[in-house]
Amino acid sequence: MADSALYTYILAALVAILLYRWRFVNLYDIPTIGPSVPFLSYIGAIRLLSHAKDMLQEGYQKHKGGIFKIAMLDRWLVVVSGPKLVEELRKLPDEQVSFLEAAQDLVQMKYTFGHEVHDDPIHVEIIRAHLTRHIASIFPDVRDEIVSAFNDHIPATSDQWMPVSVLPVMQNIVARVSNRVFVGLPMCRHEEYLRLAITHTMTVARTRNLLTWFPEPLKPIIGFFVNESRRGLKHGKAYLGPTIQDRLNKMRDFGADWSDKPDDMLQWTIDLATDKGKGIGQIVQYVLLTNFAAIHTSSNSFTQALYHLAANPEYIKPLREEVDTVIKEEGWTKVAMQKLKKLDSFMRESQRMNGINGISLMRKAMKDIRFSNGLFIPAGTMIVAPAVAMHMDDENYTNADVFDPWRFSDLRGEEGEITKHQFVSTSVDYIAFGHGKHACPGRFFAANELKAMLAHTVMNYDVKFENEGVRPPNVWFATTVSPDPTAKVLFRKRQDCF
Ligand code: HEM
Repeated sequence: MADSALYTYILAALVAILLYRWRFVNLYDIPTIGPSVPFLSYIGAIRLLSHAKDMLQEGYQKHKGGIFKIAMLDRWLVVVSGPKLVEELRKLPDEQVSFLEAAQDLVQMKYTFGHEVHDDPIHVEIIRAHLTRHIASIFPDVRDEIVSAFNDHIPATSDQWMPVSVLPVMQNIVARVSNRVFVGLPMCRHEEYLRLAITHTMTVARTRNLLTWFPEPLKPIIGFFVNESRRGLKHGKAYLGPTIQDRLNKMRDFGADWSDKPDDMLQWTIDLATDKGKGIGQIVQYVLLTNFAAIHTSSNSFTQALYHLAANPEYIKPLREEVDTVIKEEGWTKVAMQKLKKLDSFMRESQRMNGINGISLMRKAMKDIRFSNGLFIPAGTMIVAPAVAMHMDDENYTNADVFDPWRFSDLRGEEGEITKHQFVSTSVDYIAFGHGKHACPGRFFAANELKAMLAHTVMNYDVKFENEGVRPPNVWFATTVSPDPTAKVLFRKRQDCF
């Protein structure tokens, strides 16, 4: 009897502490979409898995220009909306809000890619400082791999329509083209390496989902035992290790006299990593992490654009005419890609309507923060912006729910608006690539690659859906957005091609 009274007191004390923290310490003042009371908030978290789009939209409509919160299974997401607050979030320095720590929480980077990679993300520097600057010189390789990969994966003829499962095929093509640049030939065509590059994302997601259920102090132990991505590292080392070792040997033997030293992404990574005393395992992790950031983002983005094209084949002709004119003048070059204004607009408009995630600008508050509207956000909170709701707001885009392929190329004609509306440009209203200091560093490479792929598609194929004119709806899982993974597009080799 005494025991049960003791347990009742302990339970009552715990509930009181929880209610006190909920009311006075946590994010009580921030309005909630779904229940906010402890435990009941899990109802909202579970609803988020299948209704994130509606919940983010509801929050945006009720609190536009303000802040609201949504429960996830392991944390609250605090959503800031409207240009003023997005700009404030963008401007906050890394000491106050950290992209890296947000990524750690959302991807569990320390366990899925390793502490060294998390603590020293040199791949970002390599993408910014080397990859982006070399786009013109690597473009011939990108083009060569696009032609070869499309021929292998979409061998359509001109006399009949070939059904193609677009998303998996585009994952393969994007993986191959990107890896032509990341690790070069012959590895970019190695089937098992490509399978690893594509599936590693899923492996990371599985490890991350599992770790979510454990409290922070247990994560290193659980991470050690259940971390599937270690197997990815083992396989990655088996594929890339011998090439890396060979290059390390030559660096040691020839030093500055190594006359035919490769000038490619793998070598930039090796150079910077060895300068910092890192080994083969970490070099492989950087390559895997770059693939993780590049492949699913880019293949989703391309598939979305292709679905718009297949649902509206009347857009093929104007795109084809533009590509034809520009390529005759410039050949298949980076300069040509810059001149493809309609095609650029098509990609940007597709990504406006179908980004890779319903939220963007993910940041973790490292210190207590007070926004200009007076709202207080305690250290440790995850802050995001509602990308899809903002992109679909009529105040930001006229007839925002209508796919208008030339929306941005028309705007580019206006005085002083030349660069603002390009595929790669970010703003407080366009956050598909994030915005500010941590905006996607790979977007310049991605834009060139994806535009070259779309240009190749319109120059070589006719496309349509079997169910003509009907675009399959996007699939949401929690806040992630994907094109229908099962949809097929019919491809036919262009009859007036040669
Ligand atoms: C259409 C394709 C892509 C989309 C939609 C996309 C989107 C994004 C977004 C939304 C972010 C977070 C930005 C923020 O929160 O402010 C990001 C970050 C990042 N992306 Fe991309 N991305 C794409 C392609 C790529 C490619 C091809 C690469 C590599 C070559 C890449 C590498 C990265 C990296 C390394 C980061 C982290 C940046 C940092 O730590 O500061 N992305 N991307």
